[in-house]
Amino acid sequence: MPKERRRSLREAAVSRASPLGDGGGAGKERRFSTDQQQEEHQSSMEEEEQQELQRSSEHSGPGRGGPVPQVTITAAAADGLAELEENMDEVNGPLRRKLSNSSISSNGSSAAMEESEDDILSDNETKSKGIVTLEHLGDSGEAKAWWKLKTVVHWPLVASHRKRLSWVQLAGHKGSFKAAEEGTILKKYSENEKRCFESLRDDALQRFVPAYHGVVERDGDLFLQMNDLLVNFDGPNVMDCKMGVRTYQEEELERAREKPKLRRDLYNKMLEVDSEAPTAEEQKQQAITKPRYMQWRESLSSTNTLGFRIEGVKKADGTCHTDFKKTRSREDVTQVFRDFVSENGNIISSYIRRLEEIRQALKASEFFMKHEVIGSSLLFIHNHTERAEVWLIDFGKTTPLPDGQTVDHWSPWQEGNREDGYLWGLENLLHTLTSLNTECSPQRVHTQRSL
Ligand SMILES: Nc1ncnc2c1ncn2[C@@H]1O[C@H](COP(=O)(O)OP(=O)(O)OP(=O)(O)O)[C@@H](O)[C@H]1O
Ligand SMILES: O=P(O)(O)O[C@@H]1[C@H](O)[C@H](O)[C@@H](OP(=O)(O)O)[C@H](OP(=O)(O)O)[C@H]1O
Repeated sequence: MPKERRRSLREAAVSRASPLGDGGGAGKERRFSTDQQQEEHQSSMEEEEQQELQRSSEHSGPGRGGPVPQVTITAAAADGLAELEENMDEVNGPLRRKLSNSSISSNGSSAAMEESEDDILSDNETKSKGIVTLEHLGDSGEAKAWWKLKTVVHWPLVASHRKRLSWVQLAGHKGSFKAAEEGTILKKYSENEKRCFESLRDDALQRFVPAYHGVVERDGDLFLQMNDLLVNFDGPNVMDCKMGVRTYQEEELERAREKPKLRRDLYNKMLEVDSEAPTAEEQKQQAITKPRYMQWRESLSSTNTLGFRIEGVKKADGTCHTDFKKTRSREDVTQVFRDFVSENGNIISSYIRRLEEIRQALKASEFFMKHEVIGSSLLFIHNHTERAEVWLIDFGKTTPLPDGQTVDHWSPWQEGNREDGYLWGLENLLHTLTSLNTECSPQRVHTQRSL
């Protein structure tokens, strides 16, 4: 990648950075003027956590109790450090994996892989932080050929469709999405996600996932084409909730155990949030493994305690927050939802109805029963007309279970059982919204009276 392009990516990343730092609570930074205030806050947090644990036991499921399998790197394994530089393929992880999986150009060479090799940016530059500009690939003005590899629909690009699309990407890696024909988007190809979309075609869940239009190739890269869920919304408010008590696959844990890879970028991300978090050993290594980072992220956020976590929120007023790493307690999560729906009871009721339909479909879904669902999100979208929808997205880390094995998505996870706590998280999400609805119902009465 040319230096100028790299520099402009960096500048773009800086200008897009969220206005809030990685603070505590509901995406806000908490500051204390005295140690006493901090201690008082700490003890009230501890009380809150205690209450939270009690409440969680009402909806007991995975996430609590049992020991979390660890990947520990000792000084003896410090060979890994020597591997650190070699392991830059892990630094930009999935983006590069997806490219290397897929992006074989028609002449057989791996052009995109070569591009990605040169595309080692710091983490902040690879993560999407909200409003992005989606560009059409090969947007040179000359109509190059588009072709479907699977679903044979030929849609030549017309000029009006080539315009850049201002779009919302609340999670994932920058550059994963491209604009496509009206009403659709392209996501970087992953074999796994493609298989999921194909299996979902005849499944009870199909009407809750973006319509899938097959694989397309553009300029030597492969993409999955799907409906843009924002297209029917004028001024959408969008929230991404990552579901489940676990955000890494069992397979990733095994791989990390067999061949631990140390990552300095994840160590630095950890430091940014909590300088006390790395152990003495990790401080010496200045690096940590990915499972260690992911487990730490899960325990810091509501993933372990509630079975879901908020990844990002974009509101119609243009504000966009992706700094919810420490949003953990039910109160903090509720506060983010309260603000997201502007305390509108009608919108909350619509979300609850849709989530109940999703719960029913999940329970009926053969796909769901036979897959470990990791890192998948529920995307909440509403606007001023009170239109409100929830969709299942991101199946990049959703994997089929061995023949004959099933999961209930509720039982506690123990390594080997592949449970992910998705349904338990959904129950907690519904519980959160239902309490908020009770609180916001006066507004609903008020709204109805004033109509
Ligand atoms: N079909 C869609 N319509 C509208 N927005 C979408 C759609 N799919 C994804 N998004 C947006 O893009 C973001 C990232 O999506 P997704 O999680 O699929 O990407 P990813 O690169 O696989 O993420 P990760 O690296 O976390 O697995 C979502 O938070 C959402 O804002
Ligand atoms: O949210 P954070 O704190 O920025 O951390 C990232 C997040 O957990 C992503 O889910 C993960 O990608 P995958 O889910 O695709 O593994 C990514 O791994 P990566 O750095 O290897 O891309 C992490 O860095």
